[in-house]
Amino acid sequence: MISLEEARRIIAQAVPKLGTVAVPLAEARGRLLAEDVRADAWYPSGDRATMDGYVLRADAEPGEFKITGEIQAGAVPTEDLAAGEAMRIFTGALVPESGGRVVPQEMTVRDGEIVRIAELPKNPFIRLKGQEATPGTAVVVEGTRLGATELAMLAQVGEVMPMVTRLPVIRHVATGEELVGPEEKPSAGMIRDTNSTLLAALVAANGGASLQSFRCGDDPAAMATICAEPCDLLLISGGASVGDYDFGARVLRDLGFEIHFGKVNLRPGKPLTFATRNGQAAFVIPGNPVSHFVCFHVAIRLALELMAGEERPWELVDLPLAGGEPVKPDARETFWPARVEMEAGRLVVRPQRWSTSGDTFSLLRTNALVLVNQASPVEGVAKTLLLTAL
Ligand SMILES: Nc1nc2c(c(=O)[nH]1)N[C@H]1C(S)=C(S)[C@@H](COP(=O)(O)OP(=O)(O)OC[C@H]3O[C@@H](n4cnc5c(N)ncnc54)[C@H](O)[C@@H]3O)O[C@H]1N2
Ligand code: MOO
Repeated sequence: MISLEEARRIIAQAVPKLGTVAVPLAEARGRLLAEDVRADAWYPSGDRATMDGYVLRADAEPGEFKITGEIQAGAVPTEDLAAGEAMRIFTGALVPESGGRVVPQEMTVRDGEIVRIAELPKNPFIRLKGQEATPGTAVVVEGTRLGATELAMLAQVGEVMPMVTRLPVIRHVATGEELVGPEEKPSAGMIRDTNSTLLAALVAANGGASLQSFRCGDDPAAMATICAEPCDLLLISGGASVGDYDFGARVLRDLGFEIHFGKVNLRPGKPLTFATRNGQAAFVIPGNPVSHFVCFHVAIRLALELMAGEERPWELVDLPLAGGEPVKPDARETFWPARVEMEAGRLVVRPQRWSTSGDTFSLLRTNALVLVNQASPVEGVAKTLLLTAL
């Protein structure tokens, strides 16, 4: 049995990298940028007013000014300002070369073609040419996950087909004679397949890939047929343990996969198995849904991130424990379902009621996992893995 740390190290070394592809901006959300995107121009492209008001020369003193024109956003000023002159200007409009400050209209009194300004504000109310970026500046760098703000920046610099990491092709097979579809009524001894829905949602929320889902009984031949098809990541649910019908690792080995580990000092999720074969990665995930949830967040998510070229820190933060259910340490390193919430202006964590790794009910409202190990009992403060996307 290896430690989770060792398991993560092995995954990091063995996981294959995905290639890249150019996609329209509308399809790029949640993907990893595969190149530096650079400013195509000066931002702003010229000195621009940040207020509606009047533009004056930089050396203007308070007094009366003759209004000689108007500059609307989008227009290019052609006239210069002489001493004692002002132009009406609007937010976002280019300031004429001879203009040095904008006075917001609330600080002025207009009288026909004259504007009176009793006091000049300290702030010149101008965004200077290039103050945000100059041509060639890398504005979004390779490896950034594209959220709303990054996509807006790509739009601003005109990058409408960014190079991003290709989405992985993921095949998932839920195994077990006891499984029926969620739409079916299970007869005695049978249960509904919850893992397929759980995994599909976790994968979609962590990088945007979708699963090709399959289900089969405890039948190695049927399993092998599903697993033999090409994909980047193969996920097998159930059949990870030592029972007579646990065929996951055997099927992978027969298909030519190299098994890197099959037992991790982890609760829940001990029989988690990881294997690779020519640019493909595979996990056999212990069948219980809580094991699935934990294995996804501590191991499979890492593989997805690294396949896409992302190196996220392993984010365990110390959070104050605010009651919640008692946590029970175990010989295995345990990740206990928990909920992080705001309380009196600070983040606190509460372990959830959790009985067994089949207890899917403990996962409701879970947005964090608390690390419980025998070496350092959880008292006052809990080492917490924040689950950013659910
Ligand atoms: N003798 C031993 N028995 C077990 C050990 C062990 O070390 N020695 N380990 C236990 C641990 S820990 C786990 S975790 C499980 C893992 O079992 P498998 O991966 O072989 O999974 P199954 O036996 O197929 O299923 C376990 C459990 O989960 C339910 N299940 C399976 N698939 C689904 C699904 N798609 N949706 C919902 N629930 C599912 C299944 O019915 C079982 O109840 O092994 C222990 N045994
Ligand atoms: O490792 Mo198992 O997931 O504890 O029940």
